[in-house]
Amino acid sequence: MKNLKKQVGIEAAKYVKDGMILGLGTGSTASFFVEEVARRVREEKLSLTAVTTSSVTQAQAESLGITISSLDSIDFIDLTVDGVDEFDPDLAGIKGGGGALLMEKIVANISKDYIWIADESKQVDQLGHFPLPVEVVQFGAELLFKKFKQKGYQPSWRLNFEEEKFITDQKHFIIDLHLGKIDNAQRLAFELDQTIGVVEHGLFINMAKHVIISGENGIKVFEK
Ligand SMILES: O=C(CO)[C@H](O)[C@H](O)COP(=O)(O)O
Repeated sequence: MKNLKKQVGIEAAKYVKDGMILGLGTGSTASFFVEEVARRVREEKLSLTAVTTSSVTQAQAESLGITISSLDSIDFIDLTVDGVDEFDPDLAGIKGGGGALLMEKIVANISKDYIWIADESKQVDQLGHFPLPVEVVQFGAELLFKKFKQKGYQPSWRLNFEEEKFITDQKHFIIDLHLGKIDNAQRLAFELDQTIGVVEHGLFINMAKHVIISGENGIKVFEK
Protein backbone atom coordinates (compact mmCIF):
# COMPACT_ATOMS: atom_id res chain seq x y z
CA MET A 1 0.00 0.00 0.00
CA LYS A 2 2.78 2.41 0.98
CA ASN A 3 4.56 1.62 -2.28
CA LEU A 4 1.39 2.26 -4.29
CA LYS A 5 0.95 5.63 -2.58
CA LYS A 6 4.57 6.50 -3.26
CA GLN A 7 4.31 5.43 -6.89
CA VAL A 8 1.29 7.65 -7.54
CA GLY A 9 2.85 10.58 -5.66
CA ILE A 10 5.90 10.39 -7.91
CA GLU A 11 3.69 10.07 -11.02
CA ALA A 12 1.71 13.20 -10.15
CA ALA A 13 4.89 15.24 -9.70
CA LYS A 14 5.45 14.84 -13.46
CA TYR A 15 2.57 17.30 -13.98
CA VAL A 16 4.54 20.03 -12.17
CA LYS A 17 6.19 22.61 -14.45
CA ASP A 18 8.80 25.26 -13.75
CA GLY A 19 7.32 28.55 -12.50
CA MET A 20 4.04 27.09 -11.26
CA ILE A 21 2.12 28.12 -8.16
CA LEU A 22 1.32 24.75 -6.61
CA GLY A 23 -1.28 23.61 -4.09
CA LEU A 24 0.01 20.87 -1.80
CA GLY A 25 -2.54 18.44 -0.38
CA THR A 26 -2.59 16.64 2.94
CA GLY A 27 -2.28 12.97 3.91
CA SER A 28 0.06 10.06 3.42
CA THR A 29 -0.31 9.95 -0.39
CA ALA A 30 0.05 13.70 -0.83
CA SER A 31 3.18 13.62 1.33
CA PHE A 32 4.91 11.42 -1.26
CA PHE A 33 3.99 14.01 -3.90
CA VAL A 34 5.48 16.77 -1.75
CA GLU A 35 8.65 14.73 -1.31
CA GLU A 36 9.02 14.23 -5.05
CA VAL A 37 8.32 17.90 -5.82
CA ALA A 38 11.05 18.84 -3.34
CA ARG A 39 13.45 16.44 -5.05
CA ARG A 40 12.72 18.06 -8.43
CA VAL A 41 13.18 21.55 -6.96
CA ARG A 42 16.56 20.46 -5.59
CA GLU A 43 17.87 18.47 -8.52
CA GLU A 44 16.22 20.19 -11.50
CA LYS A 45 16.33 23.66 -9.96
CA LEU A 46 12.61 24.22 -10.54
CA SER A 47 11.36 27.59 -9.37
CA LEU A 48 8.05 27.05 -7.57
CA THR A 49 5.81 28.68 -5.01
CA ALA A 50 3.45 26.52 -2.99
CA VAL A 51 0.34 26.97 -0.91
CA THR A 52 -0.35 24.27 1.66
CA THR A 53 -3.62 22.73 2.85
CA SER A 54 -2.64 22.05 6.47
CA SER A 55 -0.07 22.85 9.13
CA VAL A 56 1.30 19.32 8.73
CA THR A 57 1.94 19.76 5.00
CA GLN A 58 3.34 23.22 5.61
CA ALA A 59 5.87 21.83 8.10
CA GLN A 60 6.85 19.07 5.67
CA ALA A 61 7.20 21.42 2.68
CA GLU A 62 9.24 23.95 4.65
CA SER A 63 11.54 21.28 6.02
CA LEU A 64 12.19 20.11 2.44
CA GLY A 65 13.02 23.62 1.22
CA ILE A 66 9.88 24.36 -0.84
CA THR A 67 9.00 28.08 -0.95
CA ILE A 68 5.62 28.69 0.71
CA SER A 69 3.22 31.56 -0.01
CA SER A 70 0.17 32.59 1.95
CA LEU A 71 -3.12 32.07 0.16
CA ASP A 72 -3.91 35.77 0.46
CA SER A 73 -0.81 36.78 -1.50
CA ILE A 74 -1.82 34.97 -4.70
CA ASP A 75 -4.85 35.15 -7.04
CA PHE A 76 -4.89 31.59 -8.32
CA ILE A 77 -3.09 28.27 -8.15
CA ASP A 78 -1.88 26.52 -11.32
CA LEU A 79 -2.14 22.98 -10.00
CA THR A 80 -3.17 21.34 -6.75
CA VAL A 81 -2.48 17.68 -6.06
CA ASP A 82 -4.22 16.08 -3.10
CA GLY A 83 -5.27 12.69 -1.76
CA VAL A 84 -8.84 11.43 -1.50
CA ASP A 85 -10.67 8.99 0.76
CA GLU A 86 -13.18 7.69 -1.82
CA PHE A 87 -14.07 8.67 -5.38
CA ASP A 88 -16.87 7.48 -7.66
CA PRO A 89 -17.21 7.13 -11.46
CA ASP A 90 -18.21 10.85 -11.79
CA LEU A 91 -15.01 11.82 -9.94
CA ALA A 92 -17.02 13.04 -6.97
CA GLY A 93 -15.23 12.26 -3.74
CA ILE A 94 -15.07 12.24 0.02
CA LYS A 95 -12.14 14.02 1.62
CA GLY A 96 -11.13 15.00 5.12
CA GLY A 97 -9.85 11.75 6.55
CA GLY A 98 -6.84 13.74 7.69
CA GLY A 99 -9.02 16.56 9.05
CA ALA A 100 -7.92 19.17 6.51
CA LEU A 101 -11.08 19.34 4.36
CA LEU A 102 -11.78 23.06 4.85
CA MET A 103 -8.36 24.28 3.76
CA GLU A 104 -8.26 21.60 1.08
CA LYS A 105 -11.54 22.79 -0.41
CA ILE A 106 -10.53 26.47 -0.32
CA VAL A 107 -7.27 25.68 -2.11
CA ALA A 108 -8.98 23.36 -4.62
CA ASN A 109 -11.52 26.07 -5.39
CA ILE A 110 -8.92 28.51 -6.75
CA SER A 111 -6.88 25.89 -8.60
CA LYS A 112 -6.90 25.88 -12.41
CA ASP A 113 -6.05 22.20 -12.38
CA TYR A 114 -6.92 19.86 -9.52
CA ILE A 115 -5.73 16.26 -9.33
CA TRP A 116 -6.43 13.51 -6.82
CA ILE A 117 -3.92 10.77 -6.23
CA ALA A 118 -4.73 7.48 -4.53
CA ASP A 119 -4.11 3.79 -4.42
CA GLU A 120 -6.79 1.77 -6.17
CA SER A 121 -8.64 0.93 -2.92
CA LYS A 122 -10.14 4.45 -2.96
CA GLN A 123 -12.14 3.81 -6.14
CA VAL A 124 -15.81 2.98 -5.35
CA ASP A 125 -19.09 2.63 -7.26
CA GLN A 126 -21.01 4.70 -4.71
CA LEU A 127 -19.79 7.14 -2.05
CA GLY A 128 -20.55 6.72 1.63
CA HIS A 129 -18.70 3.73 2.98
CA PHE A 130 -16.00 6.12 4.23
CA PRO A 131 -17.44 8.29 7.05
CA LEU A 132 -18.23 11.77 5.74
CA PRO A 133 -16.33 14.47 7.70
CA VAL A 134 -18.27 17.62 8.57
CA GLU A 135 -16.31 20.55 10.02
CA VAL A 136 -18.41 22.51 12.53
CA VAL A 137 -17.87 25.57 14.72
CA GLN A 138 -17.32 24.72 18.38
CA PHE A 139 -20.22 26.90 19.52
CA GLY A 140 -23.36 24.78 19.47
CA ALA A 141 -21.55 21.70 18.18
CA GLU A 142 -23.37 19.34 20.57
CA LEU A 143 -26.70 20.56 19.18
CA LEU A 144 -25.55 19.82 15.65
CA PHE A 145 -24.38 16.39 16.74
CA LYS A 146 -27.88 15.67 18.14
CA LYS A 147 -29.49 16.99 14.97
CA PHE A 148 -27.39 14.63 12.82
CA LYS A 149 -28.30 11.75 15.15
CA GLN A 150 -32.02 12.51 14.81
CA LYS A 151 -31.63 12.47 11.04
CA GLY A 152 -30.14 8.97 11.28
CA TYR A 153 -26.70 10.07 10.05
CA GLN A 154 -24.90 8.08 12.79
CA PRO A 155 -22.48 10.82 13.81
CA SER A 156 -19.27 10.36 15.78
CA TRP A 157 -16.80 12.95 17.05
CA ARG A 158 -13.40 12.99 15.41
CA LEU A 159 -10.95 12.43 18.28
CA ASN A 160 -7.22 13.04 18.64
CA PHE A 161 -4.63 10.63 20.08
CA GLU A 162 -5.60 11.71 23.62
CA GLU A 163 -9.23 10.76 22.85
CA GLU A 164 -10.26 14.41 23.07
CA LYS A 165 -12.22 16.15 20.35
CA PHE A 166 -9.92 16.78 17.38
CA ILE A 167 -9.46 20.49 16.63
CA THR A 168 -8.73 21.47 13.03
CA ASP A 169 -6.11 23.99 11.90
CA GLN A 170 -8.93 26.55 11.71
CA LYS A 171 -10.02 25.68 15.29
CA HIS A 172 -13.22 23.77 14.54
CA PHE A 173 -14.49 20.30 15.47
CA ILE A 174 -15.17 17.47 13.04
CA ILE A 175 -18.25 15.25 13.15
CA ASP A 176 -17.98 12.10 11.01
CA LEU A 177 -21.24 10.84 9.50
CA HIS A 178 -21.42 7.06 9.10
CA LEU A 179 -23.85 6.90 6.22
CA GLY A 180 -23.01 3.55 4.64
CA LYS A 181 -24.01 4.84 1.23
CA ILE A 182 -24.89 8.24 -0.17
CA ASP A 183 -27.69 7.99 -2.74
CA ASN A 184 -27.67 11.64 -3.74
CA ALA A 185 -24.39 13.40 -2.97
CA GLN A 186 -25.52 16.72 -4.53
CA ARG A 187 -28.60 16.84 -2.30
CA LEU A 188 -26.66 15.98 0.84
CA ALA A 189 -23.98 18.57 -0.01
CA PHE A 190 -26.70 21.20 -0.45
CA GLU A 191 -28.33 20.23 2.85
CA LEU A 192 -25.03 20.47 4.74
CA ASP A 193 -24.18 23.77 3.02
CA GLN A 194 -27.48 25.14 4.36
CA THR A 195 -26.94 23.91 7.93
CA ILE A 196 -26.02 26.71 10.32
CA GLY A 197 -22.87 25.88 12.26
CA VAL A 198 -21.45 23.68 9.51
CA VAL A 199 -18.31 25.32 8.16
CA GLU A 200 -17.61 22.77 5.42
CA HIS A 201 -18.13 19.12 4.55
CA GLY A 202 -16.00 16.52 2.85
CA LEU A 203 -18.11 16.07 -0.28
CA PHE A 204 -16.04 17.36 -3.21
CA ILE A 205 -18.30 17.36 -6.27
CA ASN A 206 -17.27 18.58 -9.75
CA MET A 207 -13.89 19.65 -8.47
CA ALA A 208 -11.31 17.03 -9.47
CA LYS A 209 -10.39 17.11 -13.14
CA HIS A 210 -8.19 14.03 -13.02
CA VAL A 211 -7.69 11.15 -10.65
CA ILE A 212 -4.48 9.16 -10.84
CA ILE A 213 -4.49 5.78 -9.13
CA SER A 214 -1.86 3.14 -8.67
CA GLY A 215 -2.63 -0.52 -8.38
CA GLU A 216 -1.23 -3.96 -8.97
CA ASN A 217 -1.49 -3.31 -12.73
CA GLY A 218 0.30 0.04 -12.65
CA ILE A 219 -0.90 3.61 -13.03
CA LYS A 220 -4.34 4.57 -14.34
CA VAL A 221 -5.66 8.08 -15.05
CA PHE A 222 -9.36 9.05 -14.96
CA GLU A 223 -10.39 12.30 -16.64
CA LYS A 224 -13.51 14.38 -16.02
O1 LIG B 1 -8.50 14.45 2.72
C1 LIG B 1 -7.44 14.19 3.22
C2 LIG B 1 -6.93 14.90 4.42
O2 LIG B 1 -7.89 15.76 4.97
C3 LIG B 1 -6.55 13.17 2.62
O3 LIG B 1 -6.16 13.60 1.38
C4 LIG B 1 -7.29 11.86 2.54
O4 LIG B 1 -7.69 11.52 3.86
C5 LIG B 1 -6.41 10.74 1.97
O5 LIG B 1 -5.37 10.44 2.86
P1 LIG B 1 -4.32 9.31 2.59
O6 LIG B 1 -3.56 9.70 1.36
O7 LIG B 1 -3.44 9.32 3.83
O8 LIG B 1 -5.04 8.01 2.41
